[in-house]
Amino acid sequence: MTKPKVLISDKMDPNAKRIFEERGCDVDVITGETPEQLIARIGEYDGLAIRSSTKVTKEILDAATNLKVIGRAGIGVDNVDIPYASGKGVVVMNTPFGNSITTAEHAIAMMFALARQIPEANAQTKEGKWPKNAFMGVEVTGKTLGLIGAGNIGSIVASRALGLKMKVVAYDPFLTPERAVEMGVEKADLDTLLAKADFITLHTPLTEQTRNILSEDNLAKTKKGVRIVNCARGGLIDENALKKMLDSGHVAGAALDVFQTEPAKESPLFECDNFICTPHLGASTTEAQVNVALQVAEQLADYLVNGGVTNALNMPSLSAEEAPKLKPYMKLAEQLGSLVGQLTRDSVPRISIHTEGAAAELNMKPMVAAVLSGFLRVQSDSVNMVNAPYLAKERGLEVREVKTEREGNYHTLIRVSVKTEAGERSVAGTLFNNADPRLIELFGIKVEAELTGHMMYIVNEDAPGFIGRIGTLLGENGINIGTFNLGRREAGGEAILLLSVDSAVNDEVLKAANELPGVKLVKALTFA
Ligand SMILES: NC(=O)c1ccc[n+]([C@@H]2O[C@H](COP(=O)([O-])OP(=O)(O)OC[C@H]3O[C@@H](n4cnc5c(N)ncnc54)[C@H](O)[C@@H]3O)[C@@H](O)[C@H]2O)c1
Ligand SMILES: O=C(O)CC[C@@H](O)C(=O)O
Repeated sequence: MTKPKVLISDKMDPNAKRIFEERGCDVDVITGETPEQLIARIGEYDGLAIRSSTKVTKEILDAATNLKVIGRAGIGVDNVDIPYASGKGVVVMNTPFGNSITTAEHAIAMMFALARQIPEANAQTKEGKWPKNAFMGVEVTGKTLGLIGAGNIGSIVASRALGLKMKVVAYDPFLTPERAVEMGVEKADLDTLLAKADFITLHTPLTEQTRNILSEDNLAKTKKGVRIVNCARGGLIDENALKKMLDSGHVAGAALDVFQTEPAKESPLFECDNFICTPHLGASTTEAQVNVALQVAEQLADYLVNGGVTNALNMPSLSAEEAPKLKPYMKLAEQLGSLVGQLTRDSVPRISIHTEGAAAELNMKPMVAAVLSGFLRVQSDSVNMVNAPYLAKERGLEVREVKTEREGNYHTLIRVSVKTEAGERSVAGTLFNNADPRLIELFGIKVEAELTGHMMYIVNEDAPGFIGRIGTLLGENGINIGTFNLGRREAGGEAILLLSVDSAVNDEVLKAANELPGVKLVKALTFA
């Protein structure tokens, strides 16, 4: 087996390269390239490991013809065009916890730097001014910290602030009252937070809802003398409005690690004395960089070598332990999806995936993605498990999931049903020996078949002599039959024949089969 090839395109702790190599990948570390250079090179790689400098744009993804996975050593993935990557079937992963403590500590450091004007005092002292009377700070003890965003980093900041004897008021629409109690913070709406906080710290991603969350209007609602810290994302604060508020003295100080445009080589904020900044250093500690480098390399290698999916933003997670157990189920799911896709001519507004028995105890998301991938691959070769759920959504296909933990006739079963103009049609399959996928029902008819390679699906009237006639036709055309699988509704009624053949069946043979007496429908099928 050829080794997966990975490119590390941003400065990353050397442990990442070591882990990739130990886990069986070939690695190149090539940093600081222009987009054009990366476009010229990216086609060779199966995996791409980045921090924030590499911008994974549409153009890069279009050139990345072998790329299967992108790993961000860090949290924010705003430098990756995730919808486009998903459309291309590329998994995008991040490392959500590796730099959280470090970033929370940076926010606390920025808060202290603001409270005691440390950078300016440092600069003037070094200039030989000994400016002892020029600075007067504030204590943080007893003050209120307004926390906007109470996720991983926000909750660490809250715990540190509580340790500093601050009160913490948190605004986060997804924060439950129970979690707020557990964190020891007061849950509030944004206006209440703005009115109460002596310090405000931001810890949300940049989304349409959070962009300019500290807008001119919201900054005007803050307490006079508030100090503001942003170690999350540029774009959360209106920088022009912040400059006005710093100039007027309404905002006593602001500390930004992140800017609307980065690298921020110039900014009107740089003119303000009560403004301090760092060049996106929130995650820059030795500990955090080792953590994220190890994590990203482990996750990417696990995906490329074993199919394990951890911390993916566009695909359900699948642990390295789950992956082997789910593998035969995903194969079965994909085959059933493909069978329905190949046999359904009408447009399908809804597809339902039903797991029963042992299958219902497993993580369903990967099986659903596999069904959709098989179903939609009939429409395009480039469909895979990553992009199938997105394509389904884009095409308005409603996807239903049902689980029945009780066993039926089989200890484990997956059923795929589609709603068509002719009504609901379904196929079902099981695993033999927990490993071998088998079709067991096709559109209401019991049939046992392995879905493999080239196959023929024939619907005919159940009458003597038919099997001989089809065998003769295929034999005369040099087509060798592998397996014969028969099913029928009732004796003398509608029957189906699923046969595997050693070579593709051409249109002429299909036409001749269609013309055999009693035949209602003939279709060639192909399975991976
Ligand atoms: N400066 C740096 O170097 C650095 C390092 C790491 C992370 N970050 C950034 O810090 C931010 C937070 O990271 P995290 O790991 O805590 O993320 P997280 O996903 O754990 O937490 C984000 C929180 O924001 C909340 N949120 C979402 N929309 C909101 C809204 N409209 N209003 C208020 N809250 C909202 C979410 O509910 C969640 O609790 C991210 O933007 C990340 O990219 C920056
Ligand atoms: O890689 C970095 O230095 C920044 C990381 C940070 O912005 C993140 O979102 O994890």
